[in-house]
Amino acid sequence: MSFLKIEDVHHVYFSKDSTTTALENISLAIEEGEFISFLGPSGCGKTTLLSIIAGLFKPTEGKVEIDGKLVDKARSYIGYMLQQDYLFPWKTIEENILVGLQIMKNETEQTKKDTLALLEEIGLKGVESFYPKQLSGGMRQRAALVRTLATNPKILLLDEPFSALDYQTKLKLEDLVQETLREYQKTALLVTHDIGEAIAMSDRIFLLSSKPGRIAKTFEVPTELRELTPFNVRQHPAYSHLFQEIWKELDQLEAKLKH
Ligand SMILES: Nc1ncnc2c1ncn2[C@@H]1O[C@H](COP(=O)(O)OP(=O)(O)OP(=O)(O)O)[C@@H](O)[C@H]1O
Repeated sequence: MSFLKIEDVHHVYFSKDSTTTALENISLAIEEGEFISFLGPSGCGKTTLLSIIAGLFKPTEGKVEIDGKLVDKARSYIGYMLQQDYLFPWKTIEENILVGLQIMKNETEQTKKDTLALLEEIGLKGVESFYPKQLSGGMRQRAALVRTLATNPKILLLDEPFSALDYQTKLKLEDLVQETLREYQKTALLVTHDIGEAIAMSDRIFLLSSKPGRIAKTFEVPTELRELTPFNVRQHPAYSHLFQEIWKELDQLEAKLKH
């Protein structure tokens, strides 16, 4: 049985004067510990799909199951990380990273110790009493990652978490996030517009077509790349080969939209 099962998901947005089919016939099976990326033209339904997997709303048709259980509302075992860090500006970093544990009424000596240890592991020791505005964008995203991992989610949904960062910070954070997720053997789904990032981080990549959003193609990232850090993946010849393959497919999907 697969860890995450998406079965015949179809989603339509209805408004007063328009109907938009955002997703059509989405069926996927993802194994525990896999790192998956979703790529596609703007508006192909990537965020809609992630929101449905997060249980933020129900699809018009179809269903999502995680670990054999139907996802019908937001659950604490689903971690969500977005482009913006959404740290509370009036709370210190320590207070921010403990918020999830408090909401779940699971703040014990041990969970607090583990969360602070994770903050140290991710290179943020010493900033516990700082406020978010005192940190750089990359540091804030690292703190947001600690907050997401603090509640020990079974699966992480990452909606363009690196896109607001400068290029160098983004590359460093990709390495750190992948190392951390591998260490804790988390299943992760990443939405990105960056082909390089998808190849560097993932085991598999799903390319979505637009209007309506469907799975157009699946790419397996070669095993030799999966053993490398995201930064080193980018130096490997197999990376350029896969980049070009995905680029061509994406280009064709975007060209179809113009006709
Ligand atoms: N709340 C909504 N009401 C109506 N239509 C919506 C709503 N949210 C999204 N849509 C439409 O559904 C389609 C998919 O949107 P979605 O945001 O999921 O795409 P996306 O691939 O994440 O886009 P982007 O890459 O630009 O962030 C688009 O055509 C969008 O206009």
